[in-house]
Amino acid sequence: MNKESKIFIAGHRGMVGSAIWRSLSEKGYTNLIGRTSAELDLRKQKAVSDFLEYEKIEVVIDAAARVGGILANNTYPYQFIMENMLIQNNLINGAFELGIKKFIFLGSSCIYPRLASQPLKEASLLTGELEPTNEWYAVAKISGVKACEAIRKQYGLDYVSLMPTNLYGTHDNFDLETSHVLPAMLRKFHEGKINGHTPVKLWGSGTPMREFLFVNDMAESVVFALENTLPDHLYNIGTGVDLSIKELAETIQRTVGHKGEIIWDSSKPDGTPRKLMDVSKMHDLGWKHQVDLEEGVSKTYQWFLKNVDHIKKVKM
Ligand SMILES: NC(=O)c1ccc[n+]([C@@H]2O[C@H](COP(=O)([O-])OP(=O)(O)OC[C@H]3O[C@@H](n4cnc5c(N)ncnc54)[C@H](OP(=O)(O)O)[C@@H]3O)[C@@H](O)[C@H]2O)c1
Ligand SMILES: C[C@@H]1O[C@H](OP(=O)(O)OP(=O)(O)OC[C@H]2O[C@@H](n3cnc4c(=O)[nH]c(N)nc43)[C@H](O)[C@@H]2O)[C@@H](O)[C@H](O)[C@@H]1O
Repeated sequence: MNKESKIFIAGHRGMVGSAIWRSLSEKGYTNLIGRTSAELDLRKQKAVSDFLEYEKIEVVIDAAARVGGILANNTYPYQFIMENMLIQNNLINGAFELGIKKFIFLGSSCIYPRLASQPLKEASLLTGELEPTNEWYAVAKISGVKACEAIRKQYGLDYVSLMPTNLYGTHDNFDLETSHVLPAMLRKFHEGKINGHTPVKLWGSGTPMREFLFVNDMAESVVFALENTLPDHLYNIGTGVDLSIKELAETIQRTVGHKGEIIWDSSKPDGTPRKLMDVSKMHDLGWKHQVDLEEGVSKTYQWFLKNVDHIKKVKM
């Protein structure tokens, strides 16, 4: 990839988009373009097409989406299906119609069936029923994967989909209603600690298994897909290692130094029992994560402490 290529990072202020931006800047890419949702609402088809054409964008990295944890997904199904379809359709079709040759689409591990055999292989797509707490978001993401696959199959363009496992890191959303589990736990244990080690209430049973990837590693996988023409259309991105939500809670409690009790709130959903990624396809091509969970949680907590007064809180 030419370092002067004009690359649009959709969602460049988000957790993933900002990590991609930092990584590409460090590697000497000089022509990165970003727009906030206030500047360019990606749900608006004409605005997106006009922007791509006017800016003469050469590559699109789609890290823009309506994103949230289990409760947000379960509470706002229409926003999760419709906003994501609008954003990705406008970007994918807008790019295709302008002849943009390279497109990197980010989906999610929840595209795979709830009870698919573990670890989840790319070939498990569309072989069974989805997890009900996030099927709306998953259907949108599946349609994005299929649109990119169709363009690749029919027109031979390098449109590729990366399916990240659960991500975390700097610039995450720490709002307790809309966030994912890892930032929620960091905040809850931190607040419990500074309030005198008060009990912390966590959701569900603690038994579901999850895999977590540090956002800088996710960004490196996008750079890898940018700099190489990958031979297939769909790749899982993760560590290939998972742990229970209870074990995650213990790890975060230790990192934060909270000494109080943990209460499990069974009125909140568990979600899918397990979604461990088979990452052998990306490993075979040469990408592998670098940051393990302990190190990533520690880095994220350090960032949280420095930014606690202005952390991101995404409202629906
Ligand atoms: N976080 C995870 O655990 C996880 C796991 C798997 C996959 N992913 C995928 O990774 C990608 C990035 O997620 P993230 O965690 O970085 O999310 P994030 O921090 O919430 O960032 C999403 C970005 O999308 C932008 N956006 C949303 N709606 C928009 C609209 N209508 N118009 C323009 N921009 C819009 C937002 O821009 P503004 O800030 O300007 O409003 C925001 O910066 C998404 O495709 C997501 O599905 C995330
Ligand atoms: C990566 C994303 O994963 C999402 O699924 P999913 O891992 O269940 O989403 P999370 O919200 O990260 O929740 C993971 C697990 O952590 C439990 N959990 C425990 N305490 C908390 C808490 O305080 N906050 C949160 N949020 N969870 C908590 C939650 O019940 C669930 O079993 C999907 O809904 C999205 O569509 C997307 O795919």
